[in-house]
Amino acid sequence: MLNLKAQPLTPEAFEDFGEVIDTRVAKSFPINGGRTQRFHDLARVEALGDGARPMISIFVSQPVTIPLEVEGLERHPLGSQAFIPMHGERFVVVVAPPGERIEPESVRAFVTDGGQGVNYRAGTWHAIHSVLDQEGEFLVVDRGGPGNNCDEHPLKVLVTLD
Ligand SMILES: NC(=O)N[C@@H](O)C(=O)O
Ligand code: NI
Repeated sequence: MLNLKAQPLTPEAFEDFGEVIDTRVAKSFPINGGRTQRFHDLARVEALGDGARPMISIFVSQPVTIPLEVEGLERHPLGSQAFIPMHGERFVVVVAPPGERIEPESVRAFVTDGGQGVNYRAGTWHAIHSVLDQEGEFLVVDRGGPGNNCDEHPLKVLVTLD
């Protein structure tokens, strides 16, 4: 069993796994005559393989308890997957770099601050969506289309918070 204390999520710490989606640290420019600020191109949506397309879903998730017992990680080899909180919800992120095997020393745990979303790069191993505190509603952008897009890898991780 891996024991990990979740670290605060930062773009730098997450760069091997994908992007952090956060208007507070993103470049932006005015559009619509100045009525709108566009935070542009915050993450790359990947939808790979014949017949693939990006799709938008909404996840309403019940909160997890801490310490969080993770039984395994999963990956989506054919596409990215983004989770964006719709009401400032915090969530736990457990990730490992893409690859056929998961090296235990490469596994990382993060906790978001409510103002952050994540986009997992295609193939990034991750724990399933784990919202904290209360029921959460998340905008999810990932890949639709034929073929298997979810591989699972058993891995026991116990995640604590500060
Ligand atoms: N299965 C599903 O759509 N969600 C998972 O991929 C997840 O990362 O929560
Ligand atoms: Ni997933």
